[in-house]
Amino acid sequence: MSEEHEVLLQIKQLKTHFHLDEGILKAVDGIDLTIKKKRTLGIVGESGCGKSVTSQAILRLVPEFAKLEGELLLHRTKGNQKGEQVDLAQLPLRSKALREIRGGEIAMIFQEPMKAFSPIHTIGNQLMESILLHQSDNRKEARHIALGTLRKVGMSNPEQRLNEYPHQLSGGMRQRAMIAMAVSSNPSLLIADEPTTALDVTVQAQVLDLLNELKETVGTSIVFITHDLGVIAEMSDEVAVMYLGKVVEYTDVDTLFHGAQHPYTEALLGSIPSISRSGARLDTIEGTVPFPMNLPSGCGFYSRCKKAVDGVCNVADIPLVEVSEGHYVRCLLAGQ
Ligand SMILES: Nc1ncnc2c1ncn2[C@@H]1O[C@H](COP(=O)(O)OP(=O)(O)OP(=O)(O)O)[C@@H](O)[C@H]1O
Repeated sequence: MSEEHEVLLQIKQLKTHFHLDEGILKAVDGIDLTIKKKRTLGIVGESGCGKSVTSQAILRLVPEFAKLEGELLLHRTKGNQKGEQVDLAQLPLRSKALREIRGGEIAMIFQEPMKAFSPIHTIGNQLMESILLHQSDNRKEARHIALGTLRKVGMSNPEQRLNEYPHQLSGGMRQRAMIAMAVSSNPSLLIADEPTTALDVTVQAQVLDLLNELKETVGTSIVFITHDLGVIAEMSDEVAVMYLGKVVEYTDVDTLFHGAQHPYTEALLGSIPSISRSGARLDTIEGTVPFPMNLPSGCGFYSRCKKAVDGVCNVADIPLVEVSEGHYVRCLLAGQ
């Protein structure tokens, strides 16, 4: 395996179940994913399928009442622990190791940048605080790194931005400031959860370009979470399609767009507007994702699947099967 395709994070049988009064809500229900160095893994699926809980589970940010199981094997790339492997799922929640990894080796950006900032401190102070925590103990050097990072993310007037408060920035600039904060520690993994959904199309394209550029120049791996297959096409090397807390199809981006085999993926692809098909009918997926609690046995997509066969698909849980090298599908009718 070449260095750039080495494994950075191996997710094995990850589960996150919320034990509620009404029953067990299986938000993430046994997923296996491999995040490779300098690659982008896209995670796609409709609202409620478990994308965000997956990303929160990686950083152990799910509420304490949630039951987390499985392995999150991180190959450490920094500091004294470089080269070692740690299971994030086993780290105590308040451990120093977990604190170092969060925001240091693994950083996160999300849809609403205001959540990442305190409204009462300047962008510069917040950026420097993060740099002082993870990278340097010299304030002058931290300021220098902060400025360099703002330049790297394409922030206009970076000197001036250091002294501004989050509410003084436009949506796009705030998103850049959050990315600057996330990448200021040179993380080996950046988790981006719908980071461009709230932005207008032009700014969205700029932010996506920026993330792709950071992947190339800094060598960061990215987990990109979105419900938008157009964004997946632009960003991903590998793609996992999630449905009801499970991965239903997992493959490289070309195979996903040209050789998808799961009826759910096919339905998602059928719902993308395309210029070449303009005028053609856009298929939407009928029905909604069932609530992930007290589900019947069998395929989770059964109730909405056009190909479903009674007595076949609704009998037992369906395994994820490798249908060709590196292409995994959770459907008994795959390929038919
Ligand atoms: N703190 C929580 N307590 C109870 N249930 C939760 C909690 N967080 C998420 N869930 C449930 O877990 C399931 C998966 O949610 P998740 O946010 O991961 O979906 P998603 O695919 O990211 O959707 P969206 O695109 O809308 O963010 C949903 O049914 C959601 O209601």
